[in-house]
Amino acid sequence: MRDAAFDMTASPSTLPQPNGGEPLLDVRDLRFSAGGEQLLKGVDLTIRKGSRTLIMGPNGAGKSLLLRLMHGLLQPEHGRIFWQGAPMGRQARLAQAMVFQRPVLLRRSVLANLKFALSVRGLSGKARAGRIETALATAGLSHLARRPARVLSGGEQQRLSLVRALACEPELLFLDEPTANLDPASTVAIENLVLEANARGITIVLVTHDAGQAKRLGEEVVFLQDGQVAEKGPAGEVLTNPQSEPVRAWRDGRIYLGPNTRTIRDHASL
Ligand SMILES: Nc1ncnc2c1ncn2[C@@H]1O[C@H](COP(=O)(O)OP(=O)(O)OP(=O)(O)O)[C@@H](O)[C@H]1O
Repeated sequence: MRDAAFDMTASPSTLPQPNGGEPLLDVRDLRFSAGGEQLLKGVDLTIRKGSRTLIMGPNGAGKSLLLRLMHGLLQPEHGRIFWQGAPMGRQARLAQAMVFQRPVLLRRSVLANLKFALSVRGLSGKARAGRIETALATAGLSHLARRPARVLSGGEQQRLSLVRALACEPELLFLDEPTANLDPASTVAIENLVLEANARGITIVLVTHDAGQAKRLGEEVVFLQDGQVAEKGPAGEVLTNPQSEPVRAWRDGRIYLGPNTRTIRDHASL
């Protein structure tokens, strides 16, 4: 591993701070099994305050699972998650928000979706109205405020999901393949909203398969392979000069089938 911040022997409070940022979320030896299969096999990582971390890796590597565990939607079988050095609790979860690949919207209007999310967080009256107005304007959805959310286009629904999450003013935003089903224009719109949110200090953890997106948005990259971290470090290094075989194979467009298996291109060149 490249990064001394991932030293497992250190406790969160004594961890070195990569690039000077404070650790916001620390994951230590996280494991998760289901149906007798170990799906996460001891993941360690540190998310720094204000950073943008991209989680990458092939289908079934455990990316979404890791996100759901970090957001407290699932309980780990083993391992710890620390929020600002203390075990994760309710307050930490309230300081986080998540956007899923398929927008999860209520069968109500755009406006009602925003109202509901903010009411759950205890906001009402002027404060709520102000945030809703900002969210609608930011997403370019002011003219659609009274439309049922579920009849919006895919791109509009995802923009609504994102500004709804941002209206809650989270410290950390998880995004699970937020642009997987979107066209280039909608993808750019989402990426710009993510970058603007990050510029305002919101920490970003985003799962993607898109190499271009990783280059556009990535600051740190964590590459998962078969429930383990194959490699992690600054995006510029991991994406262009990977040290591990799974990431090298991904960069070169080869199919990595495991440590003891020749790749398809290896076979072709024999
Ligand atoms: N709650 C769960 N219970 C049982 N198995 C699960 C659960 N969540 C995920 N899995 C399994 O864990 C493995 C990893 O799933 P996950 O969704 O994290 O993969 P992924 O890396 O996000 O893949 P993709 O890129 O295809 O979305 C899969 O085999 C999946 O079926």
